[in-house]
Amino acid sequence: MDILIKNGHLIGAATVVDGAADILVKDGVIAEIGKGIPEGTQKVIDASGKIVLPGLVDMHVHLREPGREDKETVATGTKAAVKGGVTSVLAMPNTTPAMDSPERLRMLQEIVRKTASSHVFAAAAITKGRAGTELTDFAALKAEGAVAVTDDGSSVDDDGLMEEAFRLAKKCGLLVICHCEDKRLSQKGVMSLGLMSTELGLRGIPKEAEYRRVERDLRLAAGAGCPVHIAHVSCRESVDLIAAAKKRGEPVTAETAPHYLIFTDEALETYDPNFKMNPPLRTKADRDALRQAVRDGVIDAVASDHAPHTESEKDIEFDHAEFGVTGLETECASLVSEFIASDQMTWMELARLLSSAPAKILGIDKGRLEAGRCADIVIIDPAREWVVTKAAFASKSNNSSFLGRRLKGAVECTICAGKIAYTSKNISHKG
Ligand SMILES: NC(=O)N[C@@H](CC(=O)O)C(=O)O
Ligand SMILES: [Zn+2]
Ligand SMILES: [Zn+2]
Repeated sequence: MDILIKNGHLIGAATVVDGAADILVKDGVIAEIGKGIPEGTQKVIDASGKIVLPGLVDMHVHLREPGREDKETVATGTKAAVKGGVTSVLAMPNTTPAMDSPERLRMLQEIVRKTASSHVFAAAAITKGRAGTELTDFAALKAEGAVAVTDDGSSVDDDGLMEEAFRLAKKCGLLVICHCEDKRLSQKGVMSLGLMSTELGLRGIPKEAEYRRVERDLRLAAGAGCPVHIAHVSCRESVDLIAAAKKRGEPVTAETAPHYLIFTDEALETYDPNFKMNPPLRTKADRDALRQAVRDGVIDAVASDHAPHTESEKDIEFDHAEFGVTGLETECASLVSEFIASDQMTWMELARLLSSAPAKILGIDKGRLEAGRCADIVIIDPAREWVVTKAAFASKSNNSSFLGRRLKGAVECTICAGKIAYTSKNISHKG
């Protein structure tokens, strides 16, 4: 079915168009971008007053399948994605079993082919079983379609093994994504170490657990000349290390998540496990440093680190709750509410952080509205407000930091590979 999106305010289009313009989608591809494209037999979507962006690319998503289908599946996770305007996700390999062999990647791709509503790119594990002792076969994983390697959920402790991983990744042309955590320092901590953890009587995780590992991984990556991407940056010291590495011209990129840009450890006052994640929420000074790093380009991308957990793992005493929060359905709206609505961010910047930058980091052909490209498009009402409720989630899990919050900026329609993957009731379709 062909689709004509009429009169939207286009952001991130290859051809510069002033004011409202149209996009014609044909056979899954963007056929034409311009003004006054005549209506024919296509389905027509009225996007007047709406923002039209390239489909969002979320480079840090836990889909949980195979193994933990009680938390999320490829089907539900990608439904959540398109509901949040995300048309491409990078699936993290900490599934059960871990994505550590070509056979397992093939199995995932088969599930994706049968059940996914969005594009799914795969990250494979650095070590077998993510156990940190034996490297996986990078060349074979790359040949099977993996776009990155990471042991996300943990860090490879062995310096020598990690050095070898960077050397091999460089040789194979694979991006290494680093979850930076020294478990000897984070130990049994449940929130950031500081005034708040003392006040609340909770075990703290020192920032050193993160930034010392950032320092090591940057050093080893530079030694191998291998591109490295630092996942979920949460503190100022990590920002400073990444800034310095970039200044030296090293191939370094970094992401943070909306929760680190919006909340601080003060959110833990109520002992709400929906603010418990790894790395933990830090202080206002860290949050402000992250905001500045996003503005300066030291942090390249924003990703959700969508980490679904069941109610029985999350809706329990803080100490025992799992680490992680969902984010696919709120990431765009949370940034719109927090930054665009207050003129601290432009739509162009949002499109870069949530779409073109992650696409570029992953080396995938996404993140731009251009004739001839796969039609991945999201239509957003910048003014519509909505309240985050459990009932409305497409995700199987409800562990969102934004529950009960009113957000501004609503995804009205998501087109993935030329098909309408999600639409709200608030946008008019004809034909
Ligand atoms: N971020 C989290 O708190 N949890 C993630 C793991 C991870 O991203 O390190 C998970 O898989 O649940
Ligand atoms: Zn992680
Ligand atoms: Zn993660």
